[in-house]
Amino acid sequence: MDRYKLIKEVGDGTFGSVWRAINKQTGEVVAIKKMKKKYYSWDECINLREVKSLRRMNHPNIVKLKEVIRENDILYFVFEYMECNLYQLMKDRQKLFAEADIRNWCFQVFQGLSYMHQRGYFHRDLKPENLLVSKDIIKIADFGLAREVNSSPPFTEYVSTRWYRAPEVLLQSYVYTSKVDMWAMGAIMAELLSLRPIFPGASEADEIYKICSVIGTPTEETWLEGLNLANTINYQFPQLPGVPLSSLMPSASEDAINLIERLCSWDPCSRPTAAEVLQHPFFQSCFYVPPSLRPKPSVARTPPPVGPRGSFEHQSVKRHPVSLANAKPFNSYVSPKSNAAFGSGVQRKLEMANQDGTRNTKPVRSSVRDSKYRPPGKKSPHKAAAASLNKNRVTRSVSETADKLANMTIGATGSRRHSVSVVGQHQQLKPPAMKAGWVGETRDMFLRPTQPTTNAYSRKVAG
Ligand SMILES: Nc1ncnc2c1ncn2[C@@H]1O[C@H](COP(=O)(O)OP(=O)(O)OP(=O)(O)O)[C@@H](O)[C@H]1O
Repeated sequence: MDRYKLIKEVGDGTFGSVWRAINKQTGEVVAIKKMKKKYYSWDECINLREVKSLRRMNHPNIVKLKEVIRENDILYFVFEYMECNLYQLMKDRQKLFAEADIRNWCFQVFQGLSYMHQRGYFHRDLKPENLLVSKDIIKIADFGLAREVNSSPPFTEYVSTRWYRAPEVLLQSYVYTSKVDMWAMGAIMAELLSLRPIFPGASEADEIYKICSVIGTPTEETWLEGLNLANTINYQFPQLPGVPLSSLMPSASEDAINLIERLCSWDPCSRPTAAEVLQHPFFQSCFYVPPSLRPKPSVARTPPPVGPRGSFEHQSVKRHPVSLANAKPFNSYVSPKSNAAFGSGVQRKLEMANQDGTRNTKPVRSSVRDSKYRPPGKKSPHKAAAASLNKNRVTRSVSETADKLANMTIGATGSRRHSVSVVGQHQQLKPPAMKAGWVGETRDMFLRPTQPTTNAYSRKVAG
C-alpha cells in the first residue's frame, strides 16, 4: 500500500470503505476499497466473489479491478476511479434528466449486463449506488454478490437491496436467474425517469405491496409460478389493480415506459434478456461498438465511449447494429397495461417499522426530496455511497475467452503483504471451489403485509 496515497473517503459500504487514492509512481487516480473484515490468508481472499467474478470481467461498462493487496491482514481492492454514482447524481437533483442521457446510461449498463450474463454471471445487487459514472461513461460496480448463472440453486445466502429486489427473490424462490438484474434495471430506469424510487418498500412485505400497487397483483396469466411460490410460504398478495406507469413518469416516452413494463414483469421469463433489451425501440438511436473495434488506450482510465455520444465521438469506429442470435424482436411487444383504467395512484406507508431485521433500516421519508432518496440499507444519511448488503463472492468462468481476459497474477511481497494484479498480467489463478457465505436476512417478518397510508406517487415530480 506504500505505493498509494489515500486522498479522501468516497464511499462507505457494508463491507468496505472506498477511498480516492493516487498511485505515487504513476500518478494514476484509483479507488481503493478497504475491506472491513480481516483476511488471514490469501486463500480466503481469492475465494471472494468480488475477486473471482471481477477478475474475469473486461468490459468498458464494468468497473475494472486493477489490483488486490493484502497487507497486515487487511484486504484492499484497487479499482479504476469513477467520479460518482447514480444515486449521488439523483439525490439532490431538482430537474428531471433528459431522456437521452438516461438512454445513454442504460444502454451502456445493458451492454455491461449482456456481457456479464453471457459469460455466466449475474450481479444480484444492481442499484443506483452500484452504477458508477464518470462523464458520459457508466460502469457496473460492486460484485460482492455476483453469482454464476450456472451455479446450482438453492441460492440461500443472497439478500439484495430491497427496493430493487425482484419478486421471485422476495417470495423466497431458491431458483432465480440473471432476470433479477433485469428487474433491478427496470426499477432503476423508472427512478432515473422520475427521480423517485418506484418500489420504495419499507419492509419485504411492504416491498411486495408497493410492487402490486404499481404493476397490479399477479394473476395465473401473468405469474402462475409466483402464485405457487406465495402459496408455499402461505403469503397472500394484496389485491391491487396497479397504475399506468405513464402516470408515475408523465414525461417519459412510450418506448421508455414499454421497456420498464417489460423489465418489471412479475414473471422472470417475461422479462427480456439484456441482449434483447439492446434491441428495444427505446435504444433505436443507440448503436453498439463491439469490443474488438474499440480503441484500446494504454492507460484505460477513461474507457472508449459506448453509446450514442461515444459512438459519434469515435467516428473512425464502424457503426455496428446489435446483432444477437437469440434476441427476440421488440416490435412484437404490445403495451401490456391492461390496468390503465385503474390509474388512481399508488399508496404507500410512510411510517413503516423496520421489519427487515439486520438490514435496510432506513424508513421511507415523506417529503418529496427525502422520499426520493434514502435507499434502504444506508447507514448514514450523510454517506451517500453507503449501502446495504453482503459482499464478497464468487464465480466460475464459462468460456475460455473469459480466462484469457482474466489475466491475474499473485505477487507475494513478503509474508504479510501480497498483491494480485489484475491488469496486464499473464499468470492465472486456478479458480477455486465456489465459496458461498453470507448472512441471511430476517425472514420471520416477511409475511406481514403492511398497510399503506399515503399516496406518494400521486405527487408530481418537479420537472
Ligand atoms: N471504482 C470506484 N470509484 C469511485 N467510487 C467508488 C468506486 N467503487 C465504489 N465507489 C464508491 O463507494 C461506494 C461503496 O462501494 P461498494 O458498493 O463497492 O462497497 P460495499 O461495501 O460493497 O457497499 P454496499 O454496502 O453497497 O454493499 C459506492 O457506492 C461508490 O460510491
